[in-house]
Amino acid sequence: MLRLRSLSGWFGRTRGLRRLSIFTDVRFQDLAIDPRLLRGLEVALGPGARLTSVQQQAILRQLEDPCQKRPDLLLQAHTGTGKTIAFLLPVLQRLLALEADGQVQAAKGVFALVLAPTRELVLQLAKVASGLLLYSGGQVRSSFVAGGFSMQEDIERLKADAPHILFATPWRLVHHLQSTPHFVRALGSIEVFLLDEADRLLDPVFIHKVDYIFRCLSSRPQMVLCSATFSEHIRKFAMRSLRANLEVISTVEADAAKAHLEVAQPVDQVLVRYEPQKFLPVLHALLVKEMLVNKGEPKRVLVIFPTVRWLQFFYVLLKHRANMPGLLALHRSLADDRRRSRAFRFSRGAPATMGALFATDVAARGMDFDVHTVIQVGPPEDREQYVHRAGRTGRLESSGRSILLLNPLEERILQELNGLQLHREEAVEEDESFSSVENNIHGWWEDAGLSASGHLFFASAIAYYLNELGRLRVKAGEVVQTVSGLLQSTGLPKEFGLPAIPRGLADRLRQKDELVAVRTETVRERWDVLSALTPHPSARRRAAVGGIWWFGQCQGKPSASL
Ligand SMILES: Nc1ncnc2c1ncn2[C@@H]1O[C@H](COP(=O)(O)OP(=O)(O)OP(=O)(O)O)[C@@H](O)[C@H]1O
Repeated sequence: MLRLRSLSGWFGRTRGLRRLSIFTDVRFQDLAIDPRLLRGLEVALGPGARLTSVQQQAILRQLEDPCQKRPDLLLQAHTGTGKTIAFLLPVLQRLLALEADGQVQAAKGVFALVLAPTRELVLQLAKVASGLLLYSGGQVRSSFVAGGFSMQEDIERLKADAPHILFATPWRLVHHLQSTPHFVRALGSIEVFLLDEADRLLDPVFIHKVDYIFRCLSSRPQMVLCSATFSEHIRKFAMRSLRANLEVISTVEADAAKAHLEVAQPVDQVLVRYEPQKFLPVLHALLVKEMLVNKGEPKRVLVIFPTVRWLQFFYVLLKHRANMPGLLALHRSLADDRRRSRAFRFSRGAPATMGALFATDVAARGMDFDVHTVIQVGPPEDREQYVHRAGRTGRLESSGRSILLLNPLEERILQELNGLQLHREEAVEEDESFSSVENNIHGWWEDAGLSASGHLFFASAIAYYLNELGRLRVKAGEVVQTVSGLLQSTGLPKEFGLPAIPRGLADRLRQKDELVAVRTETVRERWDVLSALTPHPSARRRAAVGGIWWFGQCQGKPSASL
């Protein structure tokens, strides 16, 4: 009873899904847009394409505005509703207008700078821009700098492209600003500074880099902040830091303070609970079911894992031992070219085949995937992360499913995520084909490579839960029990015991104030797992953004720049 009461708050009261059209009646050809840009739009979106509501509000507003000093802009709309074109088109239109007046010259440097948090997103944005500029005759150009290419490759690309609009990840751009001669000068003429996934770029992981870049600009540009989510904290920070005449364009209803309403409307959001010992059968059953929904028509699935090691272990088991077809992995440890090609294989426009992409959060934001179902393994870090992960499906009014997969340990975290309400809970039956999977993967622990991968998964999952101890409010012993269950879901016999955990991790467990020793037998050695009774406050993303010099006044360039 207690359990039911605590869970009931997770399910939205809405019965059925609201389906409101995101499209307006306005067509791109009705706008005063450069014909070259219109042709690019026609190729990208098809002839006679209508604007989505965020595009109508953002594009019309900016096309109408004749003044040179444009106000800062905060743009918020649901995932998959066309924000990219909403913020790119006005910039490209301005550039083409300047070009028509003979004012755009390569020597003047970059006119617009667009930052995005991941290299995949930077490449995706750069591709959209070059598609729209297809008929500009090379007069207005775009380029990018991002990880995955050498610094020298970046420099050569920039020399060849001489871009007016530059897409970049903050880390790589700062690297160039600090080490590539004349790079700061190339950014001297920036008039528009755009942050895609702005709330992510303003969180503690990126804000120092963004701040550094901002201080390298010689004059204050127009700032455009764009995202599907702006937490109250980030919104207040942006309001304080942007110009007083800031314009806010938001198509997210005021009552959508609840995360499930911030996800695109056609997404069916469900919760699946599992016991750790059933993790693999449940994951397998979900994959089989979700890849074959709609009368056997093949569909694509995105599975988001909490850690790379977790992902890799189950990926190798299912793909290479169980020979499950169509699986691909995408994470930061992949070789650069593979990382690029895998993101592309699941993107919109790529040939449709059945399959599942096992990814970490590198795929959670901004990526324009063509997937029907998103499975989130474990709880999101916050409501915003939930919205972005779920938003990889249900794009542009297409239907989709978002499944949150939780074990009992993780359920407690959800209670912290106020307003995260899902449509319903679903039970998952083991798929009958799992017995053959079980046969195929049996004995994986005797394979040296897989055994090493299993060890790494075990340690990484413990470390992951350990970081969340404050939110979980459990003893470290329960963490070890849960992770052992996950491992045993692969058929690992109990008599084999558990892998040893690395010394550093064991030390972290021991560092807790009150310790209880739990003795466990392992394959290779005996080891002690120490469970802590003291909650560990997880402060990572809650760290205050304040105290950063930012966006206010420009007080010269940082000394580290050239
Ligand atoms: N007016 C339109 N008509 C048809 N298709 C469109 C239109 N605008 C955008 N699209 C397509 O919709 C898809 C989603 O657009 P986009 O990636 O810009 O969404 P988004 O709002 O930025 O999502 P996210 O918040 O996840 O980043 C893309 O494939 C894009 O080409």
